[in-house]
Amino acid sequence: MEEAQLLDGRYVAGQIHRETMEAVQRLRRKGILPCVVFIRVGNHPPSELYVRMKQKKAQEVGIQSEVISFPEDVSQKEVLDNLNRLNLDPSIHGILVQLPLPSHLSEKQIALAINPKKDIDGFHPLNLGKMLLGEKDCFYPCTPLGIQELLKRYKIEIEGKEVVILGRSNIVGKPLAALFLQKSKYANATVTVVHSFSQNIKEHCRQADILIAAMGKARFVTRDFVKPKAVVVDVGVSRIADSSSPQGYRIVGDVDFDEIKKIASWITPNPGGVGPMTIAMLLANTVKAAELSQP
Ligand SMILES: NC(=O)C1=CN([C@@H]2O[C@H](COP(=O)(O)OP(=O)(O)OC[C@H]3O[C@@H](n4cnc5c(N)ncnc54)[C@H](OP(=O)(O)O)[C@@H]3O)[C@@H](O)[C@H]2O)C=CC1
Ligand SMILES: Nc1nc(=O)c2c([nH]1)NC[C@@H]1CN(c3ccc(C(=O)N[C@@H](CCC(=O)O)C(=O)O)cc3)C=[N+]21
Ligand SMILES: [Mg+2]
Repeated sequence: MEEAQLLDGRYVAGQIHRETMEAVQRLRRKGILPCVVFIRVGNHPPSELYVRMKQKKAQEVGIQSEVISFPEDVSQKEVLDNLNRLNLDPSIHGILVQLPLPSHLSEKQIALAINPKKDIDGFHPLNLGKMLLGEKDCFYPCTPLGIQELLKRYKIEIEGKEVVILGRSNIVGKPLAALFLQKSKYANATVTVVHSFSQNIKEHCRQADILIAAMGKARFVTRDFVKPKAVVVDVGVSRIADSSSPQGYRIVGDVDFDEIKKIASWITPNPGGVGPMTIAMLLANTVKAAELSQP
């Protein structure tokens, strides 16, 4: 039997970064220098890595960036005061507060405190509400947007398909369901969302033309969850200790890639699938914020 084709997120993200770079050059000719600020709290090695990756890509496409690192015990007030300052600074177009945050900080309050026009993550309730309504002058969360864009660039039809999403978080599962439900060409799907209270998860998954796993459970999706010729997207990131790797760990997705590639029609590698797309959409959103910032 033929093997699944790869939805190569690293490759498509590279294309998007080149488009973003051109948009940055157009803005620079108008005297606008796109600038993003990343805020990080505490010592959390994966977050430090992700912020470094975002910064490196920003630099490659010509977007200015700055990182503010707070100690683990920073107060809510200190973070909010800084957000207020950045909200008012016209030279800053995008603000991202890297998650997760220590438990004494309120993610909800912090998302609310970011100027919605600078909320490149699309986590502010105003942006989430606008997305639900299908409006365009706002920011959509980067991982859902990246998944939609990846499928679009491989000309994978979403319209009329059975899409099953594993996971209902506010940053991946829920906004992805809203996006694929939209009345538009790259959506119009029939969407099912399953979570830890769901029954018959396997049976739901087997119905999927497009199966998207965003649980953070290593290799949860095995062969018996997947309909032959389905499209399978693996969002999950689990770090598994691995002494043979230079970092001492390796990344394992929610999907048993080696098994599923034998039955799916398309599959994302992981790493190299959804992750790079998330970063590409983040920088695309930063350029959008800079464009919309003009009077
Ligand atoms: N590549 C990328 O760009 C990104 C990757 N990620 C990764 O994706 C994964 C998901 O992230 P995020 O959405 O923030 O995670 P959360 O932990 O916030 O959400 C996980 C979701 O999966 C559900 N779930 C967990 N275990 C099960 C189970 N055994 N059966 C059914 N449902 C289950 C949970 O259900 P319930 O709601 O009932 O608890 C929850 O809805 C993580 O591994 C994360 O690292 C996240 C963002 C971006
Ligand atoms: N405010 C905020 N916005 C986010 O968008 C956000 C966040 N907080 N917190 C954490 C999650 C996770 N996330 C990833 C982005 C890129 C990769 C990525 O590029 N991963 C590489 C592998 C990198 C590695 O080696 O670990 C890949 O998939 O190929 C992964 C995960 C964004 N998140
Ligand atoms: Mg989470």
